Amino acid sequence: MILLDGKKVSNDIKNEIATEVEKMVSHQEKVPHLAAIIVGNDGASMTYVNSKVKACKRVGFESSLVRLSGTTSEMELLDKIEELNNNDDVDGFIVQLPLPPQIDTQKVLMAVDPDKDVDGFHPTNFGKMSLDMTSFIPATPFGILELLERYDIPTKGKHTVVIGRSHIVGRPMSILMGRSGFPGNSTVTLTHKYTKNITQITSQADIIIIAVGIPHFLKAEMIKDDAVVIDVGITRVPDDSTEKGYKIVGDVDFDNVKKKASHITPVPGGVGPMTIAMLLKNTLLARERHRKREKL
Ligand SMILES: Nc1nc(=O)c2c([nH]1)NC[C@@H]1CN(c3ccc(C(=O)N[C@@H](CCC(=O)O)C(=O)O)cc3)C=[N+]21
Repeated sequence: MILLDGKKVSNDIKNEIATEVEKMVSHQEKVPHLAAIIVGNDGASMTYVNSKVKACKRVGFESSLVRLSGTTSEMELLDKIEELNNNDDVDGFIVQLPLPPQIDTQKVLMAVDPDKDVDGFHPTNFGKMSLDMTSFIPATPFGILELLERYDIPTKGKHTVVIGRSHIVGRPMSILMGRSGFPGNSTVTLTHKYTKNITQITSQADIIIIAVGIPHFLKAEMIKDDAVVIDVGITRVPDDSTEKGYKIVGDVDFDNVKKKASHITPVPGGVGPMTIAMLLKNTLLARERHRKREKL
């Protein structure tokens, strides 16, 4: 079994990005600037946003964090987005999800300028991705492609089963794995909570990508020998024996599945760190397009 070490690969990517930033600095060019808007103070969301800010520092990006209270109105948030859209110093920004219930997420994501949408959540980017046009690819799926590529995992003609159809992970992943090129050219099955007999499907998969948020959902009995298993789950469960009082568990019954899989991502240290690295990568791409005044 080969562990797909997202932590290591994300460090490699961050080093590559840092080298690019050093070149920009030596040419006296503006460095990439990533902004993040966070509404409310959900613990997990704060952790992610803070690690994004930290990652920016690490590679030499400029970053800014816009913190809005949990009672912020949709209009106030839309105003803030408009401000970032018009701020020429900001190359890319994200609106951290989930948003509080008084805010219509779809409306908010539609308000982000597609040329600054480094999350790749705007319908324009999603549509372009689906049509093989240049676009921002959502960071988590982008990170999974990068892991498959850097570990030389064959995808052509393979059967990829995606579990979970979220707009952020499962749905885009199913599209990306079926596109032409590498990693791609896969035969894709997208499954979800109404899928009948899921084991019958997963046991035929060469590659399984699971993003359902249910700890230990994928059991060893559900996969065939030598399957590649990508675990996108990140559920926090209380654990007093840890310093933070919780531990993070994936969607895969790791201890048993690892005995059967050819490759597997750990949680933590798998897909999560890749997500952050690819957000930085998207911001670097945004800066380059911005500098050349290229529109998507
Ligand atoms: N607009 C928006 N864009 C996102 O990309 C986005 C979002 N909203 N909302 C929440 C999810 C989740 N997400 C993660 C990022 C990093 C880790 C990560 O680094 N995880 C570490 C552990 C981190 C920990 O200790 O909690 C690991 O798996 O090793 C996890 C999850 C980005 N998301």
